[in-house]
Amino acid sequence: MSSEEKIAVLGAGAWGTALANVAATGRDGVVLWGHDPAHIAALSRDRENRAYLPGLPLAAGVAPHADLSAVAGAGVVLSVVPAQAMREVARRFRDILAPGTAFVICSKGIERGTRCFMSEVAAQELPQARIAILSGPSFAADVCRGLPTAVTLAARDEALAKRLCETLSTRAFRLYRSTDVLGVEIGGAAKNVLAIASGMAAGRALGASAGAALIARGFAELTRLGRAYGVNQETLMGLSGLGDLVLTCGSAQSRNFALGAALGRGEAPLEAAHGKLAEGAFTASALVAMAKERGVEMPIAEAVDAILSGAIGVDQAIEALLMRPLRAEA
Ligand SMILES: NC(=O)C1=CN([C@@H]2O[C@H](COP(=O)(O)OP(=O)(O)OC[C@H]3O[C@@H](n4cnc5c(N)ncnc54)[C@H](OP(=O)(O)O)[C@@H]3O)[C@@H](O)[C@H]2O)C=CC1
Ligand SMILES: O=C(CO)COP(=O)(O)O
Repeated sequence: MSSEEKIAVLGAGAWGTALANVAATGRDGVVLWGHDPAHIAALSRDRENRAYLPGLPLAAGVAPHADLSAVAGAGVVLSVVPAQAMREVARRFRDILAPGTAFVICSKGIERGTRCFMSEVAAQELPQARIAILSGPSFAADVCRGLPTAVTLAARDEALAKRLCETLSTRAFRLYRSTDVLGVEIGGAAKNVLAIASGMAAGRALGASAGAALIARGFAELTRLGRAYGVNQETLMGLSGLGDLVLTCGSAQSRNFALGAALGRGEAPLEAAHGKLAEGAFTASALVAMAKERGVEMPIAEAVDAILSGAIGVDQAIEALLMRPLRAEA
């Protein structure tokens, strides 16, 4: 993969725009595809994503497009649409992507209904693609501002992961490679659900000690789930697991945390997201069902799911968590 290789980004929201800017570091012709022609026209005119990243300029090398055909010929495609839209979008590009195209999933979530991980959705819809996943602590606005961070890029084929890391890394956006695709996906999907719980604790003013305890017990849940799926412990301890959990559970900049905080303050589940994408709200029920199927205890994730579905209130959930039988820490 050379710097001349064409890169396309699917999804013109906050993260898609930030990643297109990263890809356009020292490179021209990065296609930023979005499904809404009016939004793409505004992006081209303003050279700024005013809807999702106001005040941050689009890099000169980014070319916004609403036509599927603009993505043809790309050797690397970053998929950055909401997790629940991944299948539909991948299907739309089935006849556009060439065999061997690297399809890098940058969404964090599990498909409801099918309970598929994003890599499974992509493999089903794009059998010709080589699947990779990019995940880790990275707020779109931080990355767009050029603030430094490090994330994980995983592909089963290590040579592919290495080449993608070399292609997409910049000075401020450091990619570490892995072959543990599922381990990376589990971290990204679960941390969003757990961040809603952390937000709730903040919204209920439970204090910094409760916040730290929730991160540690949330990480224990994430680790148990990962173990049940046979993923590497190092992956869960790394950027896409613990790293992203700490970021998302500790910052009101996170939309998942903000949703939880609104719930904690007493807002109703259907209104608390305030129109923003909080992936954990869509993933919670699938995550809890998958854990139950495998006999994995995830009481914090279960509490989030029960609150979001309206089955219990925040105070009831806190009471239930505090009254759980005492047990060994592991
Ligand atoms: N924002 C961040 O800091 C980070 C986000 N992520 C992950 O990236 C993914 C995308 O998040 P983010 O960019 O922040 O979300 P945003 O809400 O900012 O943007 C989502 C974009 O996807 C578009 N979209 C929605 N449905 C479809 C569809 N069916 N087909 C095509 N496009 C669609 C939206 O268009 P419209 O405006 O028309 O709805 C919008 O442009 C999520 O899984 C998130 O967890 C990962 C790391 C960091
Ligand atoms: O995944 C993210 C940071 O790594 C973004 O988190 P939110 O989707 O909660 O804003």
